[in-house]
Order: sequence, then structure tokens, then C-alpha cells
Amino acid sequence: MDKIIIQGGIALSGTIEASGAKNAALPLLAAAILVDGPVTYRRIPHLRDISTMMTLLAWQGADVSYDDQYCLHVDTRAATKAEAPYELVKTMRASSLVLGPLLTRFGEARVSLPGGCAIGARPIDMHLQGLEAMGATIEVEQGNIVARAPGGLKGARIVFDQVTVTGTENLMMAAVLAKGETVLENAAREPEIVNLAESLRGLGALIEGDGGNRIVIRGVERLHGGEMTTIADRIEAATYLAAGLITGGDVTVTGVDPSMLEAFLAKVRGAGALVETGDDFIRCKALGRLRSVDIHTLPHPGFPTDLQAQFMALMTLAEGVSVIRETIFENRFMHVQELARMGADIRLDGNTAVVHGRAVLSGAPVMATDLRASASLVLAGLAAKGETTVSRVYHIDRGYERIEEKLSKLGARIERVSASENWMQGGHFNG
Ligand SMILES: CC(=O)N[C@H]1[C@@H](OP(=O)(O)OP(=O)(O)OC[C@H]2O[C@@H](n3ccc(=O)[nH]c3=O)[C@H](O)[C@@H]2O)O[C@H](CO)[C@@H](O)[C@@H]1O
Ligand SMILES: C=C(OP(=O)(O)O)C(=O)O
Repeated sequence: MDKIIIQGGIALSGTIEASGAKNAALPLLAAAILVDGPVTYRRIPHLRDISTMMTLLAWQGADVSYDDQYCLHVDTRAATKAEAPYELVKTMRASSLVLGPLLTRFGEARVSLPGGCAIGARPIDMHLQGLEAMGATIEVEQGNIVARAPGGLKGARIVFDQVTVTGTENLMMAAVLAKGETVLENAAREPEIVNLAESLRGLGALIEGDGGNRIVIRGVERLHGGEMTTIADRIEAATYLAAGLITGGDVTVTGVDPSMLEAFLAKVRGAGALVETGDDFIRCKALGRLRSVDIHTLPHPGFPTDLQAQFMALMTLAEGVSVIRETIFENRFMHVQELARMGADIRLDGNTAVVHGRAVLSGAPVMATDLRASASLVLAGLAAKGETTVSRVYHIDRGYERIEEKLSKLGARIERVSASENWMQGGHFNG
């Protein structure tokens, strides 16, 4: 298992480009199942979840090929398997995204329920209730969801109890070829939803209202082949901006629309940093020590839960006390005990973390527990005195491509080693 080793204490500065977003690319790839023709994808990031989705589509019988580094071709017309088996999708939470498209295309689908996840129970009951409202029957058999709609799906009015991102995407995809009109109320408003809706419209779908909380989809006969382009990864971009800030540096990320990160940037400004934005770039510069600010996570356009851990890392070194409330996932504080190993002062009370800013953190061996928790440990390691070793970095590889290369470009002293190389270099053997 790989580890990341960081020598902290260097102020990061420079410019890097944002990659395509994992959370946008995954639904776009799942949507290929609906398309009666070849699809060319642009700005597909090189990430573990993306490889898993490509493997799944190929296993189902689709033709999947890479053209150049970030351009992918998918043609699902020859696909025959309406399944997503556990062995293929167990590591990818977003596997449920193929449920709506497979059911639409084949009239039935068997999709393995994703395994237990570190950040919460993450049920998909609202996806299933929505499909049932559209005429599907659903059963759970041996860890698989088995959905059937032999006569095709029908439009329905679906009111989500709670905002769900992949639930909105799943049902939007199920609705584009359904008979009649589907209305999604209390829909998610994330930029990735808009990216999916715009991409589907480009292939002939009739969708209105994306970006708002009421999305209306009128079913069409078919979607034709064409192109889809992934938006920038706003979470990756903000993580690198936070890396600049936590080290007292000055980082610019290009290829990202700043309007996707307004809640984050408002907090960064509130903490006393300089923020400059243009049409497709964001610069954040530390003007001395950050001041503590409070956050609570919310669906977009609120502060994203996917940035809570990274922002907490920033607050561990800020001046004052920060109150961080996590309202989306019930178990998304596993970075707290690892940050504490580096000297952070954080008290937990239910869904709230109270962070007393310290003057310094010290490097330590720490363990990644989920994707964004890992990112927060890397950030803390970049700022800490001495060496930090982050183990279980496969979590990071789900969502950050070439993280060591990008951070090195900003001046960080960071390297990846395999566990065997690591212990052969001497020191304690800890697997
Ligand atoms: C691939 C992808 O895009 N992942 C993102 C997506 O995950 P994902 O789409 O899985 O998250 P949701 O928006 O669905 O989850 C929001 C909340 O609703 C609950 N819920 C959701 C569905 C359901 O049927 N029943 C239910 O109770 C969840 O447990 C959670 O408490 O949005 C999350 C919230 O912004 C992000 O953290 C993830 O990075
Ligand atoms: C929680 C995340 O992703 P996923 O839904 O794929 O687990 C994330 O991107 O932070």
C-alpha cells in the first residue's frame, strides 16, 4: 500500500490547472448507457473511480477507449449486461448512478448495493422511491437491487425528502427516455447536476430548470451520439487553494469557474486572506495568519461537505476558535483524531467540531480514512513542522489525480513510496 511522505513548513506558491471533476465525470459516463451512438468525453480525470466506471461499462459490453490523455470514447450500443456486480463496484460509492440508465435501457437492472462507507450509512432509498414512482418494481436480493420496468418508465412528480445529488442525477437520467413528463422537486443544485443536464441536452434530451430546485424533464424517443465535457473539479481546486493558505503561500488555480466556489471563497475572505478571481481562475494569498471562522455544511450553494475536512485543517492553525457543523453526513469527522495526532486542538460534540487554533502543528504518521479526510491530512502535513507520513492513500487516489506532482509544482516536498520501499529505507516497519 502506498504512502505519502511530506516534509512540511514550505510556503506553497505558483499556478496549477484544475482537473475534470470526479463527481461530474461519473454521472456523465453512466449516461452513456442511454445514448444510441458513440460519445466522446473531454476532460476526464485519471482517477480510481473513473477507471472503475470504465471497467464496468466495458464489462457490460460497451466499447471504451482512450484517445489521448483526457479524451475518452464510449459506445454502449453493443452492451448486453444490465448489471453492476459487487466485485466491480464495491469501492465506488457512485455505482448507484448506473441504476436509472440500465433500467431505462434494458427494462431491468441488477446493481450491487455499495459497501458500507466511512462517512455515513448513505442509503439510496430516495433513488429507489423515485424509480418506483416512475413505474418500476424494486427488490433487494442478496445485496443487489433488482429493478424491473418491462413496459418502460413513465414520467412522475417526485418530491425529494432531502436534497440528494446522485439521486437527482439518477432520476434525471431515468426520466430523459421515459414516457411523458417528470418533475423533480427539491432537486440538488450542484454544478455537476447542471453539467449533466447540459450534456444530455446536447444529445437531444429535453430538460429545464437545472441549477434550481425544480427540474422538469420531458421524455424523448432517443438520445443521439455526441460530446460531453466535464466541468472543473471545484473540490480539488479548493483543496489546492487551501494548501497555499495553510502554508502561508499564494496559489492560483486555473480552468475553474469561481462561481462554483462562492461559499468557500466567502469563508476564505472572512478568514482574512486575499482572494482574486477571473472568468476561469482563482487566486488565494495568505496575508499573515488566518483568523478563525465558523462553517456549517449545506447542499449547494452552501458550504460543501466535501470541503469540510480541508477547511478544518486550515482552522487548526488559525487565530481563534472555529465552530464547524457537519449537516450532510453523520460520520464525517474521522480526520479529527488524526489531526489531533499532529497537535490540533479539536473537541467533538455530535455533529459539531470546535477547533481552537494552534500556533504550530507537528508532523506525524497518520492514516487516511476517506477521500477528503486524507486531503485534510495532506494539508496539515504541508504546514506542520517535520515529517508527516499519510498511509492508506488509495483513498486520495479516488479523487485527486497526480496530487504529489501538482503539489510539488507549487514547491511542496512530497513523495509517494510503496510500503515495501518505505520500510526498506529503514525506520519502523508498520505495514
Ligand atoms: C459521486 C458524488 O457526486 N458524490 C457526492 C454526492 O454524494 P451522494 O449523492 O451520495 O450524496 P447525497 O446528496 O445523496 O447525500 C445527502 C444526504 O442524503 C442522504 N440520502 C441520500 C440519498 C438517499 O436515497 N437517502 C438518503 O438518506 C445521505 O445519506 C446524506 O446524508 O453528494 C455528496 C453531498 O454533496 C458529496 O459529498 C459526494 O461527494
Ligand atoms: C464523498 C465523496 O465521494 P463519493 O460520493 O464518490 O464517495 C467525495 O467526493 O468527497
